[in-house]
Amino acid sequence: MNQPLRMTGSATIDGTPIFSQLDLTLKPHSWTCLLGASGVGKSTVLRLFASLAEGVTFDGVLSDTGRVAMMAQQDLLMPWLSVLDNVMLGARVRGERPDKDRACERLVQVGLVDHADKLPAALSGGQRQRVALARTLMEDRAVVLLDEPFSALDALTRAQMQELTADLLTGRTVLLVTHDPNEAARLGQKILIMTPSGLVEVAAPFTPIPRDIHAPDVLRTQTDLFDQLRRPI
Ligand SMILES: Nc1ncnc2c1ncn2[C@@H]1O[C@H](COP(=O)(O)OP(=O)(O)OP(=O)(O)O)[C@@H](O)[C@H]1O
Repeated sequence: MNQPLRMTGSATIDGTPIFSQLDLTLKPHSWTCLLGASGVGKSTVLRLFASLAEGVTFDGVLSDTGRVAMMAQQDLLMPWLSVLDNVMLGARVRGERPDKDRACERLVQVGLVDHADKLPAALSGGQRQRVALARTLMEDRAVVLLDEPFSALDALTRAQMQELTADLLTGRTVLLVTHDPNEAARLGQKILIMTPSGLVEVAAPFTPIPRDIHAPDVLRTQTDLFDQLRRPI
């Protein structure tokens, strides 16, 4: 996937406008962060890219992303399946033979291979999100869509997950929806705020990701984002 992914157009649900005249381009092999007020349509954008926007009518041009990997705020683990079986869930759902060795490699990457046989209920919230990340990596897709994946985590675990995810998704085209200006400043190579009248770009630092939480360029971008988000629409 070396072409930029583009979404230009308008979306409605049951005739109600969700967004109009949106023009969004995702640079390949790069992280785009999308922020904006609750209800402005960020998750709808993600779902449209994932072809999972049932009930949404889209009028415009939308790049074909192929099959994408997606990770959400809730870990969406199946409580009756072991950690390992959860990582292999995608293959099972598609009726393919799961690759156990590769699933174990993914669990090694997220530091959970010793927990492979446990049920999700026996893990902490941060560990469950790491299983969700292993499942996302198992899909091995060029395009990865992340919908507030770390928002339920404590600050320290969130920072660790940001670093691990940036590391493990190097080279992918990533769209991250987040409400956290610091997260966007640490991870964004392009940072956009979605408003009812379109997208506003906020300059992202040029340094490689994941950036240090306290780096001056991160703190500057975080402040810019706060100011922009607080500006009346
Ligand atoms: N199934 C649905 N039926 C009707 N309206 C919906 C449906 N799903 C979403 N909406 C509406 O679409 C709008 C955009 O929702 P979306 O979840 O994309 O917003 P968001 O920016 O991701 O919000 P948040 O930051 O709170 O997650 C909201 O006004 C929401 O109420």
